[in-house]
Amino acid sequence: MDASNLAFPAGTTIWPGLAPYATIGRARYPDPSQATLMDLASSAIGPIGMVPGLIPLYKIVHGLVLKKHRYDITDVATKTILALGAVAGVRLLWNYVSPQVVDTVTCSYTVPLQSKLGACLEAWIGEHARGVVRRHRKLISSADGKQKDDSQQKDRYSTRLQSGWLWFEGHIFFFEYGTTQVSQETSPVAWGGPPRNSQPAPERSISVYAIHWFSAHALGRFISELTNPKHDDQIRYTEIHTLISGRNRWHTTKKPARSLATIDLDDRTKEMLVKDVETYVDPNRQQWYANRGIPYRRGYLFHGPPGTGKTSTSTALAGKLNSRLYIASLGALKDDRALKFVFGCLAKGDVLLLEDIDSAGIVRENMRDNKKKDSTGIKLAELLNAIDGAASVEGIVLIMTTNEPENLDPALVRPGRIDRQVYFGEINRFVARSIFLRMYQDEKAPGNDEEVINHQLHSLATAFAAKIPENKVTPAEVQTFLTFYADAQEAVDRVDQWIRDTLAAKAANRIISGEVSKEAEPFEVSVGEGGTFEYNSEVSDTDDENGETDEVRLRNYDSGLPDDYTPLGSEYGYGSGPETLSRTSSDRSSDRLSTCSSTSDESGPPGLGSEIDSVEACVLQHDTDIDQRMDICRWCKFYEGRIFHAVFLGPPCEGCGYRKGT
Ligand SMILES: Nc1ncnc2c1ncn2[C@@H]1O[C@H](COP(=O)(O)OP(=O)(O)OP(=O)(O)O)[C@@H](O)[C@H]1O
Repeated sequence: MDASNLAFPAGTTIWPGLAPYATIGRARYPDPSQATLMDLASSAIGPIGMVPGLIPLYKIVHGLVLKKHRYDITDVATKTILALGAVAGVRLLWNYVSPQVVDTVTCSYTVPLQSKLGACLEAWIGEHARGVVRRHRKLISSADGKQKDDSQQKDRYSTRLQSGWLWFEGHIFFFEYGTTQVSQETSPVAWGGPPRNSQPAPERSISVYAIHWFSAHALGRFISELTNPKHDDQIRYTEIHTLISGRNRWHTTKKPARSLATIDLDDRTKEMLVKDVETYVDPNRQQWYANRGIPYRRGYLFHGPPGTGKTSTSTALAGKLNSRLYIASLGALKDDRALKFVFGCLAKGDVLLLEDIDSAGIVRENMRDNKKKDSTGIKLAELLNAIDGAASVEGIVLIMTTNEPENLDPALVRPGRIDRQVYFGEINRFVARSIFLRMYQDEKAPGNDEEVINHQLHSLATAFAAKIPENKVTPAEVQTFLTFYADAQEAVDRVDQWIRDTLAAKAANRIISGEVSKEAEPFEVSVGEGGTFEYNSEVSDTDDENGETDEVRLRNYDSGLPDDYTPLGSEYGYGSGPETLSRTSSDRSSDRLSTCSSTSDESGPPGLGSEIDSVEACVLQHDTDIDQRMDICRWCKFYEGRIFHAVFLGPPCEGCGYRKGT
């Protein structure tokens, strides 16, 4: 090529990129330093430049680069486009032939996660497999029932172990979680077809692959090994996704599946619940629903006071079904988009637990007066739409919990949305006995005959249950009480007192555990004559000479205090003389605790002897303090939602070492 063939003025640098064009004709190559952008753009068209020239805006880019850098990008662009085209072609070809190649080279098993084998496989993977945790794009169903990858929509991701490797007898297998579309025959036209909003959800499955020639037998052995009865009691896990408040994100954990045996619920209710949900997830059931034109979904309302097992039962049910559990508190949802996010993450077989549906402000009034819409931003109509609207997912188990069912709008709990309502309430003696056994039956004293221990434990459980009044305390309360005592006998000894305190607290409508309520101020406990504690609804403060202590006088107290209430300290022989309750001013302003003290006689509590010269009763005001002290200190008493902690001045309390001022 001769540069003089070009119509460029002398001195113009001919860039290497222009060289191929120089032989084609000078007329198409204006001087880059003088030409307009349009001139340069049009120069891009030519036999070689034809390919990139077809790309919109290419001419402009070409002209810009030519003008600025005097470099013709046509050659590079053409080669790049040809390379990309080649890659796309190979990929297309691979997509076409890969199923055949994979089929030829590998063998595989695909197991539905809902099956028993699926559970065993998941347990194995949980224990032994290595793999990659990655963001997983959810597959959703389109209106025509076909699965599609909704890559446009954000928030359709979840994170979990997607695929990985596992070794078995020296063979490597590849596993991959996936979803397979369940073929669903539509119901006859006479039924009007499936319901308008019927959308079969993809079914979760897991596939295990092995190299055909080397590992096919090993894979077969692996699968039969999984079904070996010896793995029946293998630990199973429940994948729990909890919605992070105010965000479209899940916090995911995998916990050993909670057994339904650990749920204390009356047997009939438990049986009914398990049978109902098992019937629903039966593989043939979906077709049954479809044939009858009924949307394939099941909803449960668990209602009752806090701490009665609504959440625990949901977790155990998810474990029983080997399902993923999604937990979202409606109060944590910002708006309709968050609601869509939650429902959009679900696949067939998943359990969705919507907690505290009453707390989200979805109550009747809001339906009547939209202006009253709660700040949580979720409207009843939006929730109903998510549950069974056009975009709802079928095949999930929906559980809603509430403490106040009477506040819910009837539309939310109508049959079809809520199919079963289960009341979780305070316990009866039978349940109390079973909680007691559950808490202590694993404890084995070494060297003792197991049968004898069992017998003793059952007697203790019966004795314990006999002291629990029917339908007055919740399972959580009893369970928490029992956690304070490692020794079953001690729990039985102390339960009377605890029951009295708890009932009195309930009667006074005080918070049972946790912070002292505002109305509880000022401090009301006192040591009266004869060492008995008395309670005063009216308190008058009298500063003493130093202005340091307040006297709390005893007045008519009437708050349901049981007659046989045993005061703190009296059981240790304290407070025999006339005593005056006093509270130091500094304690009063302290946010940590309030104290009152009295001088005692010389007889100390067991183990502390006569070194004790006074006892203090303290009200602890922080949850953390309460928890710590309840765990470690045996000189605590629980009354009306407060912990009274006896402090023995002299040697510190053996249990927690507490002394006033520390
Ligand atoms: N029926 C029960 N069987 C077994 N454990 C229970 C039962 N009820 C409560 N518990 C225990 O009490 C604690 C709280 O229970 P859970 O969270 O299930 O109560 P809840 O009814 O969901 O309470 P809330 O309404 O406040 O959400 C858990 O540790 C749980 O193990």
